[in-house]
Amino acid sequence: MPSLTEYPQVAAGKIRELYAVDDDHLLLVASDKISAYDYVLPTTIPDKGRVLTAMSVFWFDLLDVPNHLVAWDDPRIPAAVRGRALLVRRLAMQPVECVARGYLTGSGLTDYRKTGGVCGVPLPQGLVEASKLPEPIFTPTTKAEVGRHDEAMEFDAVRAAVGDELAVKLREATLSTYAKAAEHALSRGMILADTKFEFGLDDSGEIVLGDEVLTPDSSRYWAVDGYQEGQVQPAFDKQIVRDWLVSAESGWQRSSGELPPELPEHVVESTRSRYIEAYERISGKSFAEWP
Ligand SMILES: CCOC(=O)Cn1cc(-c2ncnc(N)c2C#N)cn1
Repeated sequence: MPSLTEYPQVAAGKIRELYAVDDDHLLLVASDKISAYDYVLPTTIPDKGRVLTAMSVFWFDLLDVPNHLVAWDDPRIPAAVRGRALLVRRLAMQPVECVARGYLTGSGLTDYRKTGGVCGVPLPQGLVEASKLPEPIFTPTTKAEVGRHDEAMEFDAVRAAVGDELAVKLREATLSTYAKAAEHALSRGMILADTKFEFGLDDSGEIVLGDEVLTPDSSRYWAVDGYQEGQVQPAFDKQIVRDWLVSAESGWQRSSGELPPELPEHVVESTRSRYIEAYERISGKSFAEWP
C-alpha cells in the first residue's frame, strides 16, 4: 500500500486535494475541513471527508452517466485516506462550473433581482427567496482562481470557452443529471435546490462527469419538511455552524474580517450527525457500513 507522499499533489482546494497516481489516474482526497462565510474554519468535523466521499460514490452508482470514478477501494489508495478518497481517471476538464438550479436563492436570486433572470436566462416576474423555478436552469460560472469567487457566465460565454457543440452538450448533461438527482432526493424527503458539476472529456472526446458529485459542499440540500417559499432555507448540513458563528455565544463578528473561532464540541457533534443523516437519507444506507 503506497503512502500519500508518493503521489505528487497536482491541485489543492480549501477542503480537498488532488494527487497524481500515474499518467492515467488521479486521487481526489476529501478532508474533514468545513467552510462557512467563505472562511475555512479552524475546527474540523470528524468523518466529513468520509461521508462526502460515500455520497459521491452513491451518486456515481445511481446516475447512469459516464463518470471518472475508477474505485474508492483499491490498493493504489493509501490507507491513511481510504474511505475519503476517489481514484479517478484523468480527463481533459472543461473550464466551466456547470451549475443547475431548480430553486432561486443565493447569487442566483441576487442576479434575478438585478436583471430579471440568472446568467442571462429570463425568468417569470414575482419570484422570491427559495421559489421553485418553472423548470431547472443552467447557470454556469467560471472556475475562479484560489481565493476569488466564481463569476456568472452567460451561455454565449460558455460557447466562446468550449465551442457551440460542447456548450450545448454541457448544458444538456448538467440539466438531465440534475433532474435525475433532484427526483431521487425528493423521493427521500430532500430538496436538491442546486448543484455544481464539473465535466471533462476522455480520450474519445466523450463528456464524462468528474469532481465530487451532489455532496453538501457542491450542492444546496433542504429538508422538504419545513420548506417555505419566501424565506432563506436552512442549509441541511451547515446551518448549525452558521447560526452559532453569528450568535452572541461565539464572540465573533462576521463584519470584523477576523478568522472565525473554534467551534464548541456540541456544534461539531451536531454537524457531524447532520452530514451522516444527509448521506443515510439520500442513500438509504447506514454510514456505519462505510469503510
Ligand atoms: C483539489 C480539488 O480540485 C479539483 O479536484 C478540481 N480538479 C479536478 C481535476 C481533474 N483533472 C483531470 N481529471 C480529472 N478526473 C479531474 C477531476 N476531478 C483537476 N482539478
